[in-house]
Amino acid sequence: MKVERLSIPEVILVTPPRFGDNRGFFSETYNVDRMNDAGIALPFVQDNQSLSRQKGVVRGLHCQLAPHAQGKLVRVTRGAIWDVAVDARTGSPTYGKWVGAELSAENWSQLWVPPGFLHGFVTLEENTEVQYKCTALYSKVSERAVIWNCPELKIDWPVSEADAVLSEKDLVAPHFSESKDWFQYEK
Ligand SMILES: Cc1cn([C@H]2C[C@H](O)[C@@H](COP(=O)(O)OP(=O)(O)O[C@H]3O[C@H](C)C(=O)[C@H](O)[C@H]3O)O2)c(=O)[nH]c1=O
Repeated sequence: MKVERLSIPEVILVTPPRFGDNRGFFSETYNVDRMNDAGIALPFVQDNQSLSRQKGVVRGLHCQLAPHAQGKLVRVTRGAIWDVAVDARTGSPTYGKWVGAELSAENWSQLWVPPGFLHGFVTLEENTEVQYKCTALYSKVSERAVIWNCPELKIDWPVSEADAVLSEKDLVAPHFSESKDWFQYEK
């Protein structure tokens, strides 16, 4: 399995092997030993799947506060997204920094977004299906959001504000500075 630590080293891009033949392909999309070896070692307790029918759908930037903070292992089984992780851990050397990666059914890559990070994506194709494993169960009361195009983060989204499709909730999310005490960095 290909493993790449991004410019924020806790965020890891992995690409499991895909074995093709005349019928199609087979892939072990999750293997606990391979993921542990890659540094993705927290246990997963919930699988999520979302379908976004349009190109330009932005979901995020979201997280859950402790003790329900979620690590997420994100992959795309149809279409493509540009996936973003933002370091929200106060005291982190990369606090307020973001990394992005294209995940698609084509490239078969998965992004590990650790607890303490905000997560969001924009779809690059219509009818994009995203599946992701979470290390903590959904806790609505613990959910927090930051506005996707926050001027404090300057995320280089590949979609214009005019073309972005968001939920009502995401349209009114606060700026990143609101997240100051949400997470603490632990060396
Ligand atoms: C996240 C979640 C949502 N829901 C229900 C709550 C709503 O009735 C409905 C849609 O939820 P929401 O609009 O928050 O879905 P997204 O905008 O895709 O949220 C996700 O977007 C970004 C990319 C994330 O990383 C998070 O996993 C998550 O916040 O599903 C559940 O029942 N369980 C869940 O775990």
